[in-house]
Amino acid sequence: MPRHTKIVATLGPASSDPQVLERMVHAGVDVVRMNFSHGKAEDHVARAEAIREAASLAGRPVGILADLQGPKIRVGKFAEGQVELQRDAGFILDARCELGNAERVGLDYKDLPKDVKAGDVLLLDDGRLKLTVARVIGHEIHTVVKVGGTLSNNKGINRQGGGLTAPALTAKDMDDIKTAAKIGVDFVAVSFPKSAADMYMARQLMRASGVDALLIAKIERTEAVANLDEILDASDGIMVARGDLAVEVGDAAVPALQKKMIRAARDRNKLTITATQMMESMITSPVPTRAEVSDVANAVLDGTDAVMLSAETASGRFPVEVVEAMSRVCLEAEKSSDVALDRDVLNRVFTRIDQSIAMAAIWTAWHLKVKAIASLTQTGSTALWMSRLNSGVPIYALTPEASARNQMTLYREVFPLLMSQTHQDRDVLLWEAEQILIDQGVVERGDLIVLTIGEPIGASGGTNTLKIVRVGEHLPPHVSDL
Ligand SMILES: Nc1ncnc2c1ncn2[C@@H]1O[C@H](COP(=O)(O)OP(=O)(O)OP(=O)(O)O)[C@@H](O)[C@H]1O
Ligand SMILES: CC(=O)C(=O)O
Ligand SMILES: [K+]
Ligand SMILES: [Mg+2]
Repeated sequence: MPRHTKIVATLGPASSDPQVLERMVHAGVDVVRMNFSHGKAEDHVARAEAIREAASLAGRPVGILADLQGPKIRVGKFAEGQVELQRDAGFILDARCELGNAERVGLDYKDLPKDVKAGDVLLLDDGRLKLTVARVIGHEIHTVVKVGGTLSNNKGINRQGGGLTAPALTAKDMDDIKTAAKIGVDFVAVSFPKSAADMYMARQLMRASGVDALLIAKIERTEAVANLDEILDASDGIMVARGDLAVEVGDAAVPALQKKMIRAARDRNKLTITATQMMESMITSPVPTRAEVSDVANAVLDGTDAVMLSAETASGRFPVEVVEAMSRVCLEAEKSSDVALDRDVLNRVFTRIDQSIAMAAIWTAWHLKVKAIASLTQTGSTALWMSRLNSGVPIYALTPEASARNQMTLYREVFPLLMSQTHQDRDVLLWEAEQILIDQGVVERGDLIVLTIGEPIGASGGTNTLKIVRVGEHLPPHVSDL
C-alpha cells in the first residue's frame, strides 16, 4: 500500500544541492516549501528549477508551496549581533532605534507602541524570552525582563493572547507573490491572517499577478482560531502553524486545537498541513525521539493531509534521513487509521451530482475492498471530495491538466497522474485509465477497481458516471482492434 499522508519539506541551505534534492524526492517528499522569510528571490527560483528536475527524474510530481513572510513583528539588529537580557532588568523596544544594545533595540513594525499597553506580556524568539510592558512613552515600549537570555538580530515578537494589528500582507509579500508567479507555484501560504478579508485580499493579489495556486491560511494567531470557519470558507486549506500559534495561545492548548482544526477543515472539504517541530531533534540527530514519532503518528490519526518538516530539511544535518523516518512513521500509523464512512455521510444531503458520485465511489470501493479508485478529473474536485472521507482506499486521479496534477500532490490518499485526453469516447478513456494503473504497477489482471468519469469528456464539474470493472476482462470491442 502506498503512503497516504503527504510530506512537505522546507528547502534551505541543507537542501539546495541537486543530488540531495533527488534523494529527498526519492525518500518521499510530495511538496516542497519555500519560506520567503529566508533567502533571496533568486535562491527560491533556482531551487524550484532543481526540484522540477528531481521530480521529472523520479517520474512523479512534486508540488511547490510559497510561504509568505507576512507581518511577523521582529526586533531590529544589534551593534554586536546579540545581547544578554537579565531577569528583572529594564529593556526598551524603541521604534526609532537604529542599532540596538543592552538597553534598547529597534522594531520593524513602527506602530507596535500603539498596539500594546502596560501589563501586556511580550514573547520573543518563539517564546524563549519574556518581557512585561511597564509603560509606553511615545515610540518607546518600556519593559521588564521576566525570562532573560540571549536576544539576537531580527527575532520575532508575539503578544501573549494575540491582538497585534499589523496587516496580513506586507509590501515584501506583494513582491514575493510576483516571484511565486515567476516560479509557477502550486500553493501560496499566507502568514498571520486574522480573518476571511485577509484571505480575499491575498487571492486578489495572486490573481492580479497571474498566480494560479491553491491558497493556504496559516492559523497562528488567536484571532484566526476565533475566525476559523470564515477563514476556511475563504481558503483552499489551512496550516496548523504550531510555532507561532503556541506562543499566542499557550503551548498546552495546541494539541486540542490541532484536532479541532483538522476536523473542521475536512468537514468543509478543505486541506490541512500540520507543521513545526515535528522531527525537531533530527536537525542534529540521525533518529527521532519517541515523542516526535508519536507526534507525527497522531497527526496522521487526526486525519491531516500532510505533515511538514521545517529546519529539519532547510538547515538540518539529515535532510534525507528525516524524510525517510517521517514516511515510515506515517505508513505505520495509517494502518490503524479509523474508517467511519457511514458516520461521515449519514445525515448529509448532496446538491451536486459529481459530489454524490464521489461519495458513492468511495462507499463502493471500501465495501467491495477494491485495490484502487481511478478518477478521471479535470480540476481535481472529485478527488478532493473522495479524499475527505479518509477511506484508506488509494485514489488515482488522472487529469490532463498539469496544474491540477501538481495541486493534488497535497491531497491525502490521492495519487495524481497525467493522462492525455485525445479520445472523446468514454470506453476508450476508461480502458486507457486501466492501462495506466497497470503500467504503474498499482493493479493487475483480475483486480477489481472503481472508476469515475464525467460526460461530456473534457468539461469540468461533470463527473456523473461510476463504473466497477475487473481489470483486463472487458476490452471495449473497438479497442481490442487497436
Ligand atoms: N531558505 C532558508 N535559508 C536559510 N535558512 C533557512 C531557510 N529556510 C529555513 N531556514 C532555517 O530553518 C529554520 C526553521 O525554518 P522555518 O521555515 O520554520 O523558519 P522560521 O524562521 O521559524 O520561520 P518564520 O520565522 O518565518 O515563521 C529557520 O529559523 C532558519 O534558521
Ligand atoms: C510554520 C509557521 O509559520 C509556524 O509554525 O509558526
Ligand atoms: K514564512
Ligand atoms: Mg509562523
